[in-house]
Amino acid sequence: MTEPVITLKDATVTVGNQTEILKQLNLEIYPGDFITVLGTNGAGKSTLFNAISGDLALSSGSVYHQGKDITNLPAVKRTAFLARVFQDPKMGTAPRMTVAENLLLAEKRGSRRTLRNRHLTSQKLDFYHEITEKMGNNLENRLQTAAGSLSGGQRQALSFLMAIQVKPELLLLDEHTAALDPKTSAQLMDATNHQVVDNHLTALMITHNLADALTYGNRLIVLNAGKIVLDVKDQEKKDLSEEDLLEYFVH
Ligand SMILES: Nc1ncnc2c1ncn2[C@@H]1O[C@H](COP(=O)(O)OP(=O)(O)OP(=O)(O)O)[C@@H](O)[C@H]1O
Repeated sequence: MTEPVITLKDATVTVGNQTEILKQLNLEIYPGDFITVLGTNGAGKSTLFNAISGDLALSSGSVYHQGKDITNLPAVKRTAFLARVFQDPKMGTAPRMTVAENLLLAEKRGSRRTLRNRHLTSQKLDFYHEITEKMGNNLENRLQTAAGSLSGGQRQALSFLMAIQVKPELLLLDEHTAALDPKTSAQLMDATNHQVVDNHLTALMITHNLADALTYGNRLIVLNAGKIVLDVKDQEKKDLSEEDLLEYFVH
């Protein structure tokens, strides 16, 4: 049987005076899963991502990577196999470096980020042109522009490309289109979907957009009060409507 990329077993995160913000959560993420993650504000979606990335320690329970216990593995070591894109376009890119330099920097995910001994050859620039063009928002014509001068949509597209430059075993998309205007958001969502499908990526995507959660991915989970209250895939997911989903949004 295929081994899950990541397994959470009875994962519990407790903060402050014993408030459980993730409650004995069980989740198996299989290779090729594209899981959309829904839930009300405060349901625990970002906490779930932080538990997977190692940014928040579990109070009890375990995290496994390819069957190996990584519960105590620090976040920095987990970047060897996972990448994350955040909501804020300012995160994930170096603002004073050009788009091409940022892409060059991303070529060695998991190791020290430095440009020493790495050079922008014409082959690399051609390759960057090719990959940025696929994002469909003119990023390919801004390779020599400082990342800080890009539009929000272009900067998120760059963050996304940097996250997948070295194919991660798991990609965490943390509302990565939420800070963009509706048209730009839809455009980036479409490009994201193509990239995930074409590159056979395994991904989790937090969204508050019910239509996106239903349209994209093969699997959908809903979190409520630190627990998964719905986990559906394939045909069962396709059969869901927005009205069905709203029933799981209980405060
Ligand atoms: N480090 C922390 N310390 C204390 N409380 C926290 C911490 N991280 C999260 N929380 C609380 O845990 C709950 C879950 O937060 P989380 O950010 O995971 O929710 P979310 O589903 O991502 O919400 P949103 O949709 O608003 O981003 C919230 O009540 C939040 O205030």
